[in-house]
Amino acid sequence: MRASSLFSAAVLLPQAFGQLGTLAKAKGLAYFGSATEIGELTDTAYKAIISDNTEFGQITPGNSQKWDTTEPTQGSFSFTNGDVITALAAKNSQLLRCHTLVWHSQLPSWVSGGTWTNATLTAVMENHITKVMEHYKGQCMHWDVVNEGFNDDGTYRTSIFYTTIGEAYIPLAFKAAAAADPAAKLYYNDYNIESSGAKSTATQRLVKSLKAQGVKIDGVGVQAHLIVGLTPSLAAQTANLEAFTALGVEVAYTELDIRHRSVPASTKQLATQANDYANTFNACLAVDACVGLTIWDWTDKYSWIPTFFPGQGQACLYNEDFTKKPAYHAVVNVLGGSASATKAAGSSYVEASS
Ligand SMILES: O[C@@H]1[C@@H](O)[C@H](O[C@@H]2CO[C@@H](O[C@@H]3CO[C@@H](O[C@@H]4CO[C@@H](O)[C@H](O)[C@H]4O)[C@H](O)[C@H]3O)[C@H](O)[C@H]2O)OC[C@H]1O
Repeated sequence: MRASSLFSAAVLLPQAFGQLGTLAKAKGLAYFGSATEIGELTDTAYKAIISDNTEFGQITPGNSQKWDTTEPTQGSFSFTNGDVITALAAKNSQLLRCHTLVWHSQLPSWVSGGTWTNATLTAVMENHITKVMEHYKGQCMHWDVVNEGFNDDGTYRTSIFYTTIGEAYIPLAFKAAAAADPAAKLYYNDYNIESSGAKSTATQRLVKSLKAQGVKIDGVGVQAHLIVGLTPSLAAQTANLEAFTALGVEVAYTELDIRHRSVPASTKQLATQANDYANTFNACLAVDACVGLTIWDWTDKYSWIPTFFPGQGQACLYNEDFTKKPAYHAVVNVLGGSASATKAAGSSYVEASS
């Protein structure tokens, strides 16, 4: 059991009672946080809530540190957008998860459509990692070094990196990352690794292989873009996290959202979603080396889901109008708070009827 979970949050932190970030820390997690992006920060009501470090003790830039933003043309780096998010974290004393260095998606065409040899693409990849990490050196608690390297069947995903460099692109990326910012924790991050299966097994193989080669890897990021009613059980999620931590790495839920496959959701579906969120939080709390959870934005107003999965949505803890869902209250409960105290302490936030 985590040492700090022996104490009640109500006893330790009465003034912040009911706030998710504060409650998560009182339960022994390093953080609870959310993705955010610069466009959203022009919404003053949104900005006030994401800036509340008792609610969100950590933030992740949803897009601003991706390759197409940071190195849109070869050798020409732009940190303008990412710096807005890192400055927000610093101003609000929030931890920062940095996302992401090597990914098949959101690549500029000069990378994805370039003509490369193993040597030239390796040099380009290493230079990208080095320059981006050096810029943010000392600011990133975690870096998602490689994102989504596997297919669901556990084979390597075809990407410009895999087809040009082969499996070696992953250890090469982690080595470059370790050299660029030795203090940052280095993560492999993927989806559909929330329970056992071919992709989770492949990820475990990767961790073992990196460790056997003496390559630094500190954590596995379990994205957890889940579906209401189809999320793995608490036991399945816990066993899966433990399979990773048994290999000597920490784990984190890095992009949690739980979407309804059709919207608007019924009262019953919202209750199922609340139960699903509770299971994932409970799984993290059950595993000592599960360090935290990040939701992939906190309000349906800015969720990526409806754009990528048309017809689906309402995946976040807060509704579009910033009222709280049953899932929010379920999370408060799991983290040892109480709904009535949440309402009293969170007076600037409006309650949804559920
Ligand atoms: O503004 C948005 C960003 O928010 C967005 O961020 C990425 C979202 O998630 C990560 O990549 C996606 C993970 O989910 C995959 O689909 C899964 C397919 O299998 C299903 O079972 C599962 O439920 C789904 O989640 C997507 O294909 C991936 O793209 C990625 O790490 C984030 O950076 O990126 C696009 C921006 O426009």
